[in-house]
Amino acid sequence: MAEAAVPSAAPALRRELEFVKSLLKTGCSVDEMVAAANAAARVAARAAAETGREVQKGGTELTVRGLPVGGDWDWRAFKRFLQSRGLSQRAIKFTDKDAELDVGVARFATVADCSLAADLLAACEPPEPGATLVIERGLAPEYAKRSRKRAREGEEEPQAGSIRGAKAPRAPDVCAAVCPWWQVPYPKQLTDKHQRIVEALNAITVEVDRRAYGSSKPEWVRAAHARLSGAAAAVPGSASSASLCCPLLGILRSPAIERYRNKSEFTAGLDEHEKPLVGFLRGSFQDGITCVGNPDATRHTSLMAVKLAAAATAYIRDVSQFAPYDKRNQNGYWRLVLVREGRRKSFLPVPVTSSAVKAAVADGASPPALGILDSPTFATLDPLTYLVTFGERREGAKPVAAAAAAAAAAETSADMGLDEPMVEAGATGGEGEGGSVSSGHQPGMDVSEVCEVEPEHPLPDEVMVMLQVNPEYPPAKTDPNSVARELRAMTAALHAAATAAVGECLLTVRVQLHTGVSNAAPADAPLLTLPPAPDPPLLPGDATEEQPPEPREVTAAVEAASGPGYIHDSLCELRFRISPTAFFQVNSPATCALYKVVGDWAAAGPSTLLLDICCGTGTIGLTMASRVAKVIGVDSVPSAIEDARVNAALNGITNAEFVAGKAEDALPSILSTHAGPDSPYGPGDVVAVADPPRAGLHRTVLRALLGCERIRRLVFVSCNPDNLVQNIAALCSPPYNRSGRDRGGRGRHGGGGGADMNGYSGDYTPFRPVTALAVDLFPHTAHVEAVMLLER
Ligand SMILES: C[S@@+](CC[C@H](N)C(=O)[O-])C[C@H]1O[C@@H](n2cnc3c(N)ncnc32)[C@H](O)[C@@H]1O
Repeated sequence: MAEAAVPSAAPALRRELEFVKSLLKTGCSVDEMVAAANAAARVAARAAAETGREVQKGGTELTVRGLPVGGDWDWRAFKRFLQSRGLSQRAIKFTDKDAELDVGVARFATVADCSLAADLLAACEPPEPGATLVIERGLAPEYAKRSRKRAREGEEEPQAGSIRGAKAPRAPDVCAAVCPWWQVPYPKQLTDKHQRIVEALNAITVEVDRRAYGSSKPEWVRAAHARLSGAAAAVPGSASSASLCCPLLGILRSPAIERYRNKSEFTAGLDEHEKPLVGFLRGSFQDGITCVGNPDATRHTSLMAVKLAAAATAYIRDVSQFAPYDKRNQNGYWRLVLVREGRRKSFLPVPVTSSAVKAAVADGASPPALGILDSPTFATLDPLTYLVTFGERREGAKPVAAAAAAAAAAETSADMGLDEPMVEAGATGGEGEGGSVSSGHQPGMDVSEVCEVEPEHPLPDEVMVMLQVNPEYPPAKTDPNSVARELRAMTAALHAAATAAVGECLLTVRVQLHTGVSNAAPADAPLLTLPPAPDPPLLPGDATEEQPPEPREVTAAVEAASGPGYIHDSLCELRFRISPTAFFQVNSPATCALYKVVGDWAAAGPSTLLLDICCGTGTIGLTMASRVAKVIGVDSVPSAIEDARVNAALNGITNAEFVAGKAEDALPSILSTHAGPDSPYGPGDVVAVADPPRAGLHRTVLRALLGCERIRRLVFVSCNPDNLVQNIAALCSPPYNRSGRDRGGRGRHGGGGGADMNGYSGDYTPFRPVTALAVDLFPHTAHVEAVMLLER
C-alpha cells in the first residue's frame, strides 16, 4: 500500500514505515496502521525533497544579488565590500563579479565562514542605497560555467594509490572519507543526529514489545502504543516520535566544531601521485583504496596535528631512507603517526546564537564577543547551555498528551536536580510527545538559532606522538643502526614542528611495533622508547658521507622527546594521565558537558557505590568521586586501568578502585563482593554507569546488572545507536517466564519459543527507560552519542 509511495531517498523514514508495519502485528487496528503508514509516506516525501535542498545549501559558495553595476565594481570591489562587513582575508577564498552584472559570487574557506557571510550580509546595509541584497547559497548560473570548467579540469587527476592490477577505483576526497558531513550546515547535522536517536528510541519500544508477552508487557510499551494510535489518527507524520520509549530532551551541540579533536590517527602511505604522505586514508582497503589524503582541510583535525603530519610527510619524502608502508605489497616501514594533545587548563566555548550575530550586525556592531570559559567550574556547569531543541518541527502538531508531557518534564527535571523543567518545549516524544507545553523559559536553544561561529581554541601544552612502524621491513630488520637513525631524525623533525607551533611544548614520542596488514594493532603490541643514537664512528675520519655522526640538534630533540610516554589533559576540573593506547574521549569540551549530564542523572549521594563500567582512564567515575561513598571502575585495557589508578592519586581521590579485565569476567564477582546481600550498600545505593565500546555490553554484563537488585538506577552512554537498542531492550524486557506463554495462540515468536527473546530467566525487575539525550561528540561525521537514564 503506502510502501510504493516512499521515495528511495528516505531510508530513515522507510525504517519508520517498517516500524509501523511491525505494529500491525500488535493489536492496533489495521485502519490506524494504514493511516500511520500513509502519514509516514508523506513525511518521507517531504524529507527527501528537503534533503535535496539542504545538500545544495551546504557548500562554501555564496551568490549575492543587488550589487552596484558599472565603474570599478568588479571582483576586487566585491571582495573589499565583503571585508568591510567583517569577513577576514583568510575566510574569503575567491570572488568573481563582472562590473556590468549586479551579481557576484564568493567562495569561502569553510562552510562555517560561508554561513557567517550569509548571516552578516543578510543583516547589513547594501553598498548602494535603496538596493536590496539577495543572498543565495551556491554559485549563480552566470558564473557556474566557469566553476564547472575548473571542476572538469580537476577530475582529470590521475587516481593512483589503488590496488595494482585492478581497475583503479576513484578514491573519495579526504574530507568525504573522514568528515563526510563537513559541508552540511551544523544545524542540519544536529537535526539528523537527533532523528537518528528518535529512531533508536522508537526501535527500543518495538524490540521490548517483541520480547514481552501480553500480560508482562511493560506499562510504558502499552502507553507508547496508545500514543501511537492517537497520534496517527490526529497528526499525520507524528508517528515518528509518538512511540519513543521515553522523552528525548534534544541534542547537546558540541561546544567546539572546528578542529576539535585532541587525537588524530594518521596513516603514513602514498598519495594519488604515489608520493609519501602522512594523512588520512581516502577510503577503505576493502574497496581497493590505499591512497592517503592531506589532512589540512579536514574540519575536525587540530592545527597541531596538521603541522605534525606535515613535518612527518616532509621527513619521509625528503630525508628518510625508509619507505612508508604499502598495504598492497605489505612492505615499507612507516605505518601510523598517532598524535594526542593535552592542555593544562580545560576550555569551553560558549555558543552565540544566530539572532545575536544578526542583531549585532544590524546595529552596526561587530559580531558579539565569542565567549570561552577558561578552566570552567564543573559543579556549576550548565549542560543546558549546549542543549538544542526542535520546537519548530512540531508546528501545527496538536498536543497529544500535554498534561503527561508536563508531568514527565517535572519528573525528569527533578531527577536531574534541575530547577527548570527540562522537557518544557523542546523534548520530543515519549510521555510528552506532541505537547507544545511552552510557557516562559525554554531551556537550550532552538535548532534555528544554532550558529557555527566560535572562538579560537587554546593551543595544547603537551603532545604525544606514537610512531607505528613495521619491524619486518627488510632494511630495518638487517640494520638496527639505520632504525635508530631514522626514528631519532623523525623525532627531531616532529619536535621542531611542535616547538615552532606552540613555543614551549612538551612532546613525548613512543614507537609501536606492528606487523599485521591493517594498522589496527592489538593492545599489547610492543611499545618502545626511542632507541639510543648509533655508536659514533671510532675516529673522526671514519664518518662517511652515508653515516655522518648524529647532528647535535637531533640528540637534543630526542632527549627532550624521550619524556614520560604519556600526556596529561584537563577535564571537568581534574587532571588525567593518558597513555598512548588508553581510551580518552576525543572532544574534550563536549565530553565535559556529557559527563555533567551523566553525573546529574546518576543522582548519586554520599551513600552511593558507583560502578563505572568500561571506565577507560577512570574519567566518569573520578568526576563523580567527591559525591559518592566509593567508585569501582572496570576496563579491559590494562594501560587504561594503570592510568585510572594514577589519575585517582593525581587528583587526591582515595575512594576509587579500578579493576583491569573484561567487564563480562569481572563484573559478576565485583557485584557479589560489593553489592550482595551482606554489602553495606542498601537497595538503590548502587548506581551503575556503562559507557561501552561500539559493540555494546556483553550479555553476561547485562545479566549481572539485571540480577543485582541493589542497582535501581543505570546511566547508559552509547556511541552506537544500533547496539543501544539491543542493550536497552535487554535491560528493559521482562524475564522469561514459562507460565507467561499466554499468547492466545498467536505464536509470533516462532512456535512457542515465546517470551524468552531476552534470553534471561530468573526473577528480576526490568529497568524502565526514563529519559534520553543525544550528544554530538563528533561534528562533521555521522556518529552520535546517546545518554539514557534507566530506573526500576
Ligand atoms: C567508549 S570507551 C569509554 C571509556 C570511558 N568511559 C570514557 O568516557 O573515557 C569504551 C571503553 O570500553 C573499554 N572496553 C572495551 N571492551 C571492554 C570489555 N569487554 N570490558 C570492559 N571494558 C571494555 C575500552 O577499553 C574503552 O576504554
